[in-house]
Amino acid sequence: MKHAIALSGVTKRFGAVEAVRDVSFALSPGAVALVGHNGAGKTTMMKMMLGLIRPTQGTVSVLGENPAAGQFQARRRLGYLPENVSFNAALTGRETLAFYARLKGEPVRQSLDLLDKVGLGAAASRRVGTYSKGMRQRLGLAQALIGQPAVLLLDEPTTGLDPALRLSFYEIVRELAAGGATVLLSSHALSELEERAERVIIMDRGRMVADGSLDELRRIARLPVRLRMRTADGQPAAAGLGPGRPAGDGAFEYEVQPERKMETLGSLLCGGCPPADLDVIPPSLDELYAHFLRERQSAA
Ligand SMILES: Nc1ncnc2c1ncn2[C@@H]1O[C@H](COP(=O)(O)OP(=O)(O)OP(=O)(O)O)[C@@H](O)[C@H]1O
Repeated sequence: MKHAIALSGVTKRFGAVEAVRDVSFALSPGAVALVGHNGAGKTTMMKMMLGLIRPTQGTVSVLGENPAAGQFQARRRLGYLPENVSFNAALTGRETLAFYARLKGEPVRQSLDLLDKVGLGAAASRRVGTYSKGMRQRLGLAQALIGQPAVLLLDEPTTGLDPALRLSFYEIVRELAAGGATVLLSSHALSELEERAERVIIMDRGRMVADGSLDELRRIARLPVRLRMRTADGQPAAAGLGPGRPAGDGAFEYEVQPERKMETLGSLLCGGCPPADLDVIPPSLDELYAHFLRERQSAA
């Protein structure tokens, strides 16, 4: 199957700045997170996928076409939510969306349904100048969804959204990905991406330092698993687990190497004094991210 997006040996320089260095990956339908510090090259990669800028070296392909070529037909099947959305403050939400639908050559009436989808139905007749930041962000998302795009590029999409809106945003992403769209979302909000992105690409100063599902990244990183336990007598337990760290509420936390997890759990649960409560906490995306960045820095 042809990949929806493919980058091969892509480098992008702006004068002396190497914003992206020799990056290669291919994306199929599903939700993929692109994470990295400020200036890691995330927006630059999206702009190359959109054909707004050309790679200095390497090739970019989107829906089988070169976005930088003059005749980029796939453009119409692409949705983009830029990092900083800005709209004409004098237009209403409805007028704004109708404007973008016409630009894209899509039926206006169908596109207006998207205002309900992002929860802006009741505010459709209000001028965008009166919208809150979260409402403008949702209007941006509705704009990106016009024409049921096969590829969606969302740059920091949840900035400015409150927790409830973030949830509904990820629900929309899940639906789109399940419907066969390829959704690439860049974000700094690692904890909210956990279990939501099927794949994570970690960038550091223009280079790709990790690429895989959360489970794959955990396997590669081999970071310890945390066992948070409470014993019946409230004492730190379990011989062979080390001293443990108080974790609040009478619980203690122990770190265990992933390959020893099952054996340790077995002896804890089947031993003479099983814990009263036990949580197994795998390394978070935050921890994996810090690990891969550290590894790259020590290799540099
Ligand atoms: N048009 C440009 N001219 C010069 N340098 C640029 C240009 N666009 C981006 N850069 C530089 O390229 C690097 C990568 O920038 P980019 O915006 O892609 O990072 P990012 O990962 O999206 O960062 P953020 O999380 O802050 O949005 C930065 O050092 C940036 O200053």
